[in-house]
Amino acid sequence: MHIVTANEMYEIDRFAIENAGVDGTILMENAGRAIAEKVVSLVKKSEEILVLVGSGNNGGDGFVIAKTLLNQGYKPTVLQLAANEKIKGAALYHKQLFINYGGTIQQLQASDEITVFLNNTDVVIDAMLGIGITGTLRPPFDQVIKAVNEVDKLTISVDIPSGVPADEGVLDFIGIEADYTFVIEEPKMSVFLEHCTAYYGNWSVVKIGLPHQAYANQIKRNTWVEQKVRTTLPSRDAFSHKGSHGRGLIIGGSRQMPGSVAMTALASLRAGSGLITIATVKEAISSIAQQCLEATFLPLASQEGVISERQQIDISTYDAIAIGMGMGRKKDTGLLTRKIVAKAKVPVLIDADGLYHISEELSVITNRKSPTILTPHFGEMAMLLDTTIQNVIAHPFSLAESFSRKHGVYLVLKGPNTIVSDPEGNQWVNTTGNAGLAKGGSGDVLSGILLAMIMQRQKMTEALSNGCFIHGKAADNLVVKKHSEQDLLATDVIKGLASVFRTFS
Ligand SMILES: NC(=O)C1=CN([C@@H]2O[C@H](COP(=O)(O)OP(=O)(O)OC[C@H]3O[C@@H](n4cnc5c(N)ncnc54)[C@H](OP(=O)(O)O)[C@@H]3O)[C@@H](O)[C@H]2O)[C@@H](O)CC1
Ligand SMILES: Nc1ncnc2c1ncn2[C@@H]1O[C@H](COP(=O)(O)OP(=O)(O)O)[C@@H](O)[C@H]1O
Ligand SMILES: [K+]
Repeated sequence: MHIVTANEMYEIDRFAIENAGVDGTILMENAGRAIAEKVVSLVKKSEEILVLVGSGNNGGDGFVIAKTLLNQGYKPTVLQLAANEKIKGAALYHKQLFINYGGTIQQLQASDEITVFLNNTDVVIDAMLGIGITGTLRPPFDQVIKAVNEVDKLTISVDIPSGVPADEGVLDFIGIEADYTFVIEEPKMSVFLEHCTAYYGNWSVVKIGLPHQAYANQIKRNTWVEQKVRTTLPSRDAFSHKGSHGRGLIIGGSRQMPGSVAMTALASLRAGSGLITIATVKEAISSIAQQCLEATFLPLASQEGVISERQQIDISTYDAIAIGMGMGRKKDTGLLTRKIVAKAKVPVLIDADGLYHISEELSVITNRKSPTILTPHFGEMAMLLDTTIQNVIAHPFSLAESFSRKHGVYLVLKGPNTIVSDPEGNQWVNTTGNAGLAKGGSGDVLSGILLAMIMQRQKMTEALSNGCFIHGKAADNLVVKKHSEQDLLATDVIKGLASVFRTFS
């Protein structure tokens, strides 16, 4: 699936109508019918349905839904929230059809009347506002949306929960808290914005027959779904040896934080790495070795329990490096980190404290010739950009895209909807994972999986997207069967990788 902004959606629509000759009223018919079919699967004929329609094409979809339901023996009440003269074009055409089919339309005279309508219904179909919303909500939409949210009725939104912006950048809004949203043609950006996702409830896409050529190559944002993993994840060659699957080096850990590199190493081995070496402070090795028998070690000199600057590390024999987890933020460790990142001629993944050290001198990554992968969560992204977390929450797509382009790096912006960006500005949003991953160590496990993926035969962007998918899928499988979102630990996710890889082999 592509992920679109409102403008991109309008552009696709324009192409369909002007270049492909599709009639706008047909697109509206297709949208309304497809959503009506979904409504039929959720609502019984005996239930009262209230269709709230606005003045634009979202309202037009509402008239088609009402007409289709009426035709199938439902008795929808249509409540128009705008003046008659506001309804034009395709929406007016479908309003008239609904009337011709025997439907009646009521008009909201005063905002507080909405409570009476809501009290008399079981289901609300929200066709008030779609991607055409601009500025703050005007009456009566503000009061109506609040009233709908206050009552406990099954609420089904058309395209977007009314009031929720389609795009990035708006943090403050009043929006319908939908139970279901049927998104027309392609998910809008806000489906994946963490301050908007919850408003959508259970969302899915309905196709309305727009010509694929209108946008196949133009939209640079996509979702990463199971089908993509199936077609891109390399299988293990029967004649391979450990060297074929990559020698990975993990640099990090400290006396206080030995667990992180252990988890990264274990996850990387479970995700298919051929050989893993952990470079960490001497004093942490014995505890890590007990947890990770398959790894080898490169003991590093330490100072006050953290990796010190004064040492040479031979990084020449590895296929990829992951650096940063559990290494702490001491200045000396930072100096060494930047030296290694600058020197390495293989892909380098930088995570956690490594991101802090890199943020002190971003030219180190910009100047690299081999691929660089950064895996910040939103707080670390704000640090890299020297901005606020609120700003990252408001603009994750555009900030990630411009950072990747500017520094020529691959970026894995971690969160409930992790975004992978490449240096050309292409983006993929992961579709797996749950709140059980919101726990210390989850990021270390992801880094290990990504390190393994980078060393297998796949494109870098596919390696990263597959890694994020597999990490989230392991957590999803675990909360269905063995665990809950509360008790899930990062180490459980490492063990859970088996269930995911088995389904893809
Ligand atoms: N994608 C596709 O191909 C297809 C898309 N389709 C559908 O079209 C939808 C987009 O339709 P759209 O462009 O008419 O905009 P829409 O969301 O109905 O809102 C516009 C109205 O809202 C009003 N309004 C605006 N801001 C407001 C505010 N703050 N507070 C209050 N009111 C506000 C504004 O009123 P005005 O400013 O004129 O007073 C205007 O009349 C899309 O989401 C999908 O459902 C399908 O029909 C089939 C094909
Ligand atoms: N609510 C959530 N839903 C889905 N995935 C999540 C959620 N919270 C965190 N994650 C995932 O868990 C990982 C957390 O990484 P990070 O914040 O670096 O953790 P840590 O530093 O504690 O290891 C990321 O892959 C992120 O995408
Ligand atoms: K809507």
